[in-house]
Amino acid sequence: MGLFEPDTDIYRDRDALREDYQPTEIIGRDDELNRYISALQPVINGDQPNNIFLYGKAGVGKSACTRYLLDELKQDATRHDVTLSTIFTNCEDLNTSYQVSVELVNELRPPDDQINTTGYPQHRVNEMLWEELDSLGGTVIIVLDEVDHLRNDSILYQIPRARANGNLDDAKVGIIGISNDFKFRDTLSSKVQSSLCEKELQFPAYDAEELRAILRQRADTAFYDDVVSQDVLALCAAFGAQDAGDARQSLDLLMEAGDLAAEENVEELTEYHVREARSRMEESRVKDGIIGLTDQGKLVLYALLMTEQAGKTPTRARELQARYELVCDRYGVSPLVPRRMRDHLNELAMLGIANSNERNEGEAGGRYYEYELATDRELLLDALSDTVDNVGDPERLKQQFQRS
Ligand SMILES: Nc1ncnc2c1ncn2[C@@H]1O[C@H](COP(=O)(O)OP(=O)(O)OP(=O)(O)O)[C@@H](O)[C@H]1O
Repeated sequence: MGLFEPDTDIYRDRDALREDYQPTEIIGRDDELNRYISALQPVINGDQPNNIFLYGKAGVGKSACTRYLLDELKQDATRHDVTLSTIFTNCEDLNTSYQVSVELVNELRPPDDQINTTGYPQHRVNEMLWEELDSLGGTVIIVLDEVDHLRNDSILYQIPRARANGNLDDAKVGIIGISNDFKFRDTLSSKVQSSLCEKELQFPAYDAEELRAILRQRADTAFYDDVVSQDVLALCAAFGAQDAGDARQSLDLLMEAGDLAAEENVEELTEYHVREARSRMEESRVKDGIIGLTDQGKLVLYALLMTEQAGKTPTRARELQARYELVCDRYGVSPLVPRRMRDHLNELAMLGIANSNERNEGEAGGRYYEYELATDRELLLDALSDTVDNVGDPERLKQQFQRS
């Protein structure tokens, strides 16, 4: 027997739990799909497509629904003799309009006719883009996923206005911009807002019932019959709804629980596997978050840990500042000014390591934020000790924490 042997006692098709698996049916998004279908309707009538801005938190089905509807639209377009092409581009690594134009030109060109990613003036790359789009002709829908990564947004009004500006004769182009940062909309110039956000669609977070239905659909494909009970799915869904209503996170939890059950060679997933998987995932999320922090971020976290240990949380940033300065002093590091220290606190909140809650004490007290840890203290301390190298000896750090 080899070191590796196929073991498929519980999984029929584990890949069905991966995020890149495209479900054949979308669950619990009827209202959103109906609004999306209306926004895409002009395509099937042969008219200029709407530009659509789609937003909602991570894992709420924005990409899955977009891919699903564009597949359906393509099939219906063929039936109605509408020429439709779609381009799906992720802007995660594209920061400028220039990079987006180059990426689109290369998407549209054959592999042996690609252009360099640098060296052209913007207007030349745009001309190439109009040429490619016009030679494709018909209706073209360009999906820009994670569009909030763009720091320079001119392409977001140049494409929608290309026909009106006489740059395109044959192609009718529409953009679908997808973002999980709604504030991004307010950072756009008013020109871009009015062209890109012609139709706006918001996707809310999933509740536990919707997550359970999504998990059931995937579990039926991923696992053999009777491996995953309704109770196990309900627990995964409850955790998912409690966290962020994110379907991806819930699917990851189910896969981790499935892997644990597979490791144990058991034939059924239990609630124990789900709870154990959750704590493993939480541990690695915290570790990854801490590894990515700067030294100052670690010192701010350390100050918050000490404040929590002293029973003084939730705390305001200005109350934390004194303890943070003491920590800096201990490690011979210059403290940041309060505003910068607060930025680090907010980063901890963004990573889910801390909670920040808005308080409003009316006219007299005004509006302010209070912070507390969102993660188990021991777990944080271990992760901090493992990763803190520049702010001192981990053992010393632990001892100091326990003394304080
Ligand atoms: N309504 C749904 N029905 C079936 N599967 C879904 C549904 N919503 C989300 N999923 C699945 O959950 C996972 C995450 O969804 P998706 O990638 O569409 O989220 P997103 O909102 O685009 O997130 P992000 O902004 O992080 O890219 C995918 O595997 C997707 O297939």
